[in-house]
Amino acid sequence: MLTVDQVEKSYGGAGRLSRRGKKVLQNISFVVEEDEVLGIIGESGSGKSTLGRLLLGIEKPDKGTLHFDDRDIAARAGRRRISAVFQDYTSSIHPYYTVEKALAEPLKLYGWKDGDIGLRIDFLLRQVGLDSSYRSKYPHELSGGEAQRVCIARAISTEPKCIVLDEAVSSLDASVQFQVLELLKELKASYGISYIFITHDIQAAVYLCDRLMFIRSGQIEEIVSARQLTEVRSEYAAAMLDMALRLAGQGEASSAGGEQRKERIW
Ligand SMILES: Nc1ncnc2c1ncn2[C@@H]1O[C@H](COP(=O)(O)OP(=O)(O)OP(=O)(O)O)[C@@H](O)[C@H]1O
Repeated sequence: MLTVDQVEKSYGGAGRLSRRGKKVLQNISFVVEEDEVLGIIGESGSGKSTLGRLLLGIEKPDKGTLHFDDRDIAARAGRRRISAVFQDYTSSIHPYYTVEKALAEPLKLYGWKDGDIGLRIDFLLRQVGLDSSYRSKYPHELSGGEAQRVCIARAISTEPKCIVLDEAVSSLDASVQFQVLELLKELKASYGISYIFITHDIQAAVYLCDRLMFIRSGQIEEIVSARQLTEVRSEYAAAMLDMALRLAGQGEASSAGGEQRKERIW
């Protein structure tokens, strides 16, 4: 279980042009249960990725605490079972690494023996719908969807209990997005992983998430069940949902994939 309690984060610096003391997150408290998917939704600049970095232990909060299974995420032990998939799949994989090397790296770090790594890589590739011929490919030889599948394979390689997905499907075209969302659902069903799904895309969030957390200017506006969106109370969340509905309506005319997703979501 993930517990975030009264977290604050500011960025500041000494330079004349720096954003001195800019408070990016404040009063952030929430809990994510085992096996739950929480969507984090908000406008650009609202603090979503900053919160993602704090959840991954890449940065530390100025105030407050983040715990995973009662261990402080600021300590290495606390973040051992949390992994990440980012938007920019092209730069997430080292350009000179083959898929095999990219997948072997975390396994070695987590103590897998050389003799077992090959089989594990084949298994992981199968889990994300790729065959072992992908082992020898370099990132530039992969489509966006394939590259993101490799990133997901890497994220699950160390058997995390939680994955932070930061705009992980946003750069993919609609049909590939849908396939990756399906894959994430399947993996969650198989492994019981919880996800923190950071996104602008409310449709994708509703499709994948159990609850949605709307953040605005670094503060939580509202947390709502994805099955009870008609019950949102804050104007901000209602406006974002309304906008997503309109966009879905526009997409309906031009995209069969969008239609399929819209029907299933709303
Ligand atoms: N390292 C940093 N130094 C200074 N300011 C930062 C830093 N990282 C983020 N910020 C600022 O914090 C605010 C929140 O940024 P963040 O990237 O968390 O937002 P976001 O909601 O993820 O936005 P987007 O959806 O556009 O990615 C922004 O105003 C951003 O400029």
